[in-house]
Amino acid sequence: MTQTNLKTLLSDPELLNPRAYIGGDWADASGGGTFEVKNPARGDVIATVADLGRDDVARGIDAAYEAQKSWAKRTAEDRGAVLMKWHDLMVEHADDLATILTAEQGKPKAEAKGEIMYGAGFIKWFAEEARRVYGEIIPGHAPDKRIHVIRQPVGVAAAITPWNFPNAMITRKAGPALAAGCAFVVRPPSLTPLSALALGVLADRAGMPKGILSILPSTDSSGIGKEFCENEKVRKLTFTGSTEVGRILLRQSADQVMKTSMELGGNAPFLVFDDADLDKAVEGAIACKFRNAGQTCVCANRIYVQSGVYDEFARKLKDRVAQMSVGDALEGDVDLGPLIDQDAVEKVEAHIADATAKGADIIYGGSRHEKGGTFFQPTVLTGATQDMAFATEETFGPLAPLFRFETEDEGIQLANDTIFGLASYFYAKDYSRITRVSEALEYGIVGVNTGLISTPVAPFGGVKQSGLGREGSSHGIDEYLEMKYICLNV
Ligand SMILES: NC(=O)C1=CN([C@@H]2O[C@H](COP(=O)(O)OP(=O)(O)OC[C@H]3O[C@@H](n4cnc5c(N)ncnc54)[C@H](OP(=O)(O)O)[C@@H]3O)[C@@H](O)[C@H]2O)C=CC1
Ligand SMILES: O=C(O)[C@H](O)CS(=O)(=O)O
Repeated sequence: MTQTNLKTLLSDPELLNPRAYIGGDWADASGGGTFEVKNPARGDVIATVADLGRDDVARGIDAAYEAQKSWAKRTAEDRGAVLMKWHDLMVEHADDLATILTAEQGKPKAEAKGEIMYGAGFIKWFAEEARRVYGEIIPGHAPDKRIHVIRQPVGVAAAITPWNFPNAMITRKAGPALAAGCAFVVRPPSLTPLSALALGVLADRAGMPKGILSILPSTDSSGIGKEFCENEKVRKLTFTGSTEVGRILLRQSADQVMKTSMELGGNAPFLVFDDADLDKAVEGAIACKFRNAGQTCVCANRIYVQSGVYDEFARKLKDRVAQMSVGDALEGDVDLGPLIDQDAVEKVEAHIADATAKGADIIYGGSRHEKGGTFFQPTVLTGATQDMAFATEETFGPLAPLFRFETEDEGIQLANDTIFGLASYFYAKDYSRITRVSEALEYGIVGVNTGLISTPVAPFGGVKQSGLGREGSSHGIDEYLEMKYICLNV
């Protein structure tokens, strides 16, 4: 097994920090616990990180509660200036941050660098949005009444994030929370905590006031989740991850009637109509399906192709997938890195076995990659049908099942046949069709003639069981604000 000496790969080795960031201080777990972080491409241990208990996390929440009021009293411009400094440091250290991200998560370096810039984009966007938290003056309901409406920070915001975007899923929450005047505590995923801790190093250097930010690694995901939901000093919970865990957190946070944001699972349809530009549709499918080896909640999970272009699209897609390289992104440029763990590999295998047992054909890939470990071949299936597992379950891997449909109405009906509603995509040229289909798809996000929709400037989020609330855009800061109506008797 190749050993990853991560510090030697960094220009600034201080960014690899295994200690917890509690209330602005670097600390070990009070119980002395630690856990190992592995490189999914090689299976070797790249760091041993502080494993916090609920008592340590409670200290971070206490520090946040104490520091938040003075942070909120600072001007929006002042808070924005600290965030912009943090952004600038992320950009300055983007290569190192990308190396750390690839080492712990496995994605190709180009994608990791893209995530770092995407993540920094949220900090910049909300540094600017801080000064646009406007209020209202409403004409009074009586001659002696004046109505003022102001928007104030919720208080302490707690975040739980997933392993597939270890940088951007934190900044997508920390940016608006801190810009609004909240304090922010986050438990990063136990598989990929290093990117989060590196953000803590840079926050320190940016002059983030003590207590305002805590990064709290722990393998006790359930216990820390309960602390976030039960601690009365926490007034906001924001979560990105599976719908299954989102349901647990919603139940737990209900006791405190906590303000929540939920970015949950998806099952994205990708429709190709007979008037589509097939070459562009193939490129869109490649970008959408195989980004992060298919491990994103906005990846195409079901590809529906209208009958008249089905065979040509399948051939083109197969030929394009055959050009994709698979490998260890720390050793060179690759198109696909490893899956995060063996469970992920087994889920892809189960979906392929289920589909072929029900009549699907493998036209490319279909098996673990010869590199072993958690590497998997990019895979294309034809003959997919709605009774197959991936029609209702998210594969979260490099598997592209092609379904056939006849009419526009049938395509829309099949695309909407899911409890999820996060992202959807379609390729067509006819303007009327584009309008009809965009309006008919029951999703929070619709990509038209594009397979990539992620940007800080747009409202990202799902409907149905894909979540609650929006992240990014001017709407994203609303999740961290409370509206107050002041009735003045004059
Ligand atoms: N809508 C969106 O934007 C996104 C959705 N997802 C969805 O998440 C799934 C894949 O990501 P994955 O990380 O496996 O999702 P999980 O929901 O399993 O984990 C997400 C985070 O929640 C933590 N967690 C797990 N169980 C609990 C619990 N009982 N209480 C509190 N926290 C808990 C995990 O901790 P630990 O580290 O210990 O596992 C991790 O940090 C897919 O379904 C994908 O669609 C993923 C990313 C973005
Ligand atoms: O921002 C994105 O591209 C998605 O949020 C990625 S994921 O973490 O939601 O899957």
